[in-house]
Amino acid sequence: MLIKENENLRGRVQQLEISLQQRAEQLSQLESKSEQREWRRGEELRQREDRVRELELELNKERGKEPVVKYVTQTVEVESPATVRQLTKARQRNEVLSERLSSQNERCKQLEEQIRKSDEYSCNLQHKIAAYEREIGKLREELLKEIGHLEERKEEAVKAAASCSAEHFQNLQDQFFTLQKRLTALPPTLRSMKTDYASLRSQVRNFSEFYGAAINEAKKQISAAISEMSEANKDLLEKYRKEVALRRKLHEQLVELKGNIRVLCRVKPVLKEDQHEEGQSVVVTTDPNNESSLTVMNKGKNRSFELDKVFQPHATQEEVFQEIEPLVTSCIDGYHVCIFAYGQTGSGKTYTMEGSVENPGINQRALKHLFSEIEERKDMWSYTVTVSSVEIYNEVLRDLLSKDGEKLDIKINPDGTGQLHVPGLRVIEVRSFQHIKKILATARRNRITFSTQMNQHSSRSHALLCITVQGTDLASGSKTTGKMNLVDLAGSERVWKSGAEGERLKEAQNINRSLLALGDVIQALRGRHTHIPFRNSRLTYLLQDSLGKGSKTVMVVQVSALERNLGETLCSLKFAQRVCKVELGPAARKIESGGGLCD
Ligand SMILES: Nc1ncnc2c1ncn2[C@@H]1O[C@H](COP(=O)(O)OP(=O)(O)OP(=O)(O)O)[C@@H](O)[C@H]1O
Repeated sequence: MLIKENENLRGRVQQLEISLQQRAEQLSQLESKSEQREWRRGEELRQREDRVRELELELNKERGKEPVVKYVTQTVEVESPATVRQLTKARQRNEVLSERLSSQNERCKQLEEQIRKSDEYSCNLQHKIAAYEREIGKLREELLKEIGHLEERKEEAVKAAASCSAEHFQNLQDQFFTLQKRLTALPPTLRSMKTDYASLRSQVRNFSEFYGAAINEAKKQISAAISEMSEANKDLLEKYRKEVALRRKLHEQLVELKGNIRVLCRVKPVLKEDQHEEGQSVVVTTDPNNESSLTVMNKGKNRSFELDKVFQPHATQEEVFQEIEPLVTSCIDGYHVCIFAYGQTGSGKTYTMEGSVENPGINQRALKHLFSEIEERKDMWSYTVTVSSVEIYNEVLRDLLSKDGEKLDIKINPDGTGQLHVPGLRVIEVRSFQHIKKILATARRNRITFSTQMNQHSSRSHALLCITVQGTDLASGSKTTGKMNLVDLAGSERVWKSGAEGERLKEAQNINRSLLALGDVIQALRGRHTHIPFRNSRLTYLLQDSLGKGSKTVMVVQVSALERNLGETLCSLKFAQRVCKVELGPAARKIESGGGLCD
């Protein structure tokens, strides 16, 4: 710090010296200027004095010219006018000269005044120079004092630094000595550590030599045991899978024999848009090794549901259709078939039945399969396929293949067959799969149009696609009539949950009336009642010949895996389990062999 201060002071002294030098230079410049001025003034004064002298001389000369004029004057007075004129001229000239003399005198006075002023000015300058010199002298003294002062402080600082560094040096020396002492003590410890390390290393080497072989042997044994175990596991898993498949097949046969309604369950995958709301934890789990069960976690307890088939959330549209395909074939063979999707709003019913343009659902895949089967059988059978499509909303039936959306009614066919028919319903004969694609698109479009006209009701209406396949055996002439109802039901929410009032309540009650009626029909079928209440709703009435005795029915129950839908999921699964138990009796083929209809 002292050194720094010293440096600062030195800097200041240097600055002062520089400013002193500058001042001295300024002073010398001033001095030389004033000398020049003085010299110029002396010069001017000299010139003027010379001029004054010249003028005085001239004046004296003029004065010295003389009596001739006087004489001439007298002569002129006496003798001639020419002389008088000359005299007047001389007088005039005399006056001019006297004027010039007085002006020269005036000029002389002025010059004398100027000389006096310049003397004063130079005197002032000399005073100023003296004052500057005094100031410089003072500054010089101050500077010398400051320098002396600084020198003193510098010496003091140097002394202090020297004493301090001596102390520091002493400390360092002490530390050095102690370190030296400790260093001399270190080698023995290091030596002992080295010996310890060497002995440990040799122990480790011996250890791996001694026990390496044993460890290798143990490893081999363990890996052999593991591979044996995994082989055994694989065997067991394979056996288990076979067992499950066999059990399923037997179950299916039993279902076929009893005519049970098959219940499939599809768990909707958790989509990105579902993740923004609350209650997004997953409460439904499926078992990849057991395709007929799923577990629901409710209030910390797991509840299992046994169904005919459970699809994993990632199951594809094709995988779902694979389960339905045999029913489509049955329809061509002359059976009455019904496939319906059940579940709460947004659980994926429309996705499963209709699908999207790029990834179609059961409806389109079923019709594609139907036409490819018909193509394969064309040498032995000829078929006529007709379709109709209706929507039931608020217990009102509308034709989805007709633009005007006229209300329709269900009646008993007056032909005496006891069959139902809907007067005014558009029934289209389909010639190819491409044709049916257009028809499906029309139905979808009309459903959207009706929905927009009537307050977005599509998720609160039931949509039915009815396909009739009439076949004629080219050899025997016998005829079959198969029917297939593909139903996308309205959302199965409970009325109280929807919080509906007025029109909405009526609507919700009507949806529920249809679904309740469906439940009652199922209950009655399950209990083998003699009276099945098909007529309690438009839906059950229409499905009468596909849900009744001897029909093949599949229900796809759609569930959401999310916690917020737990209540609805449990309700749907309970309903599905009840449906599982319904026995429609062995399926019956509707075939007409010349004489009449036989089952
Ligand atoms: N398995 C699935 N994979 C991918 N997306 C699905 C799946 N199931 C449903 N979705 C999507 O979830 C949304 C709701 O499905 P969908 O409209 O089929 O439900 P819904 O049960 O018919 O509803 P609503 O009763 O209101 O008609 C749709 O965007 C649909 O594409």
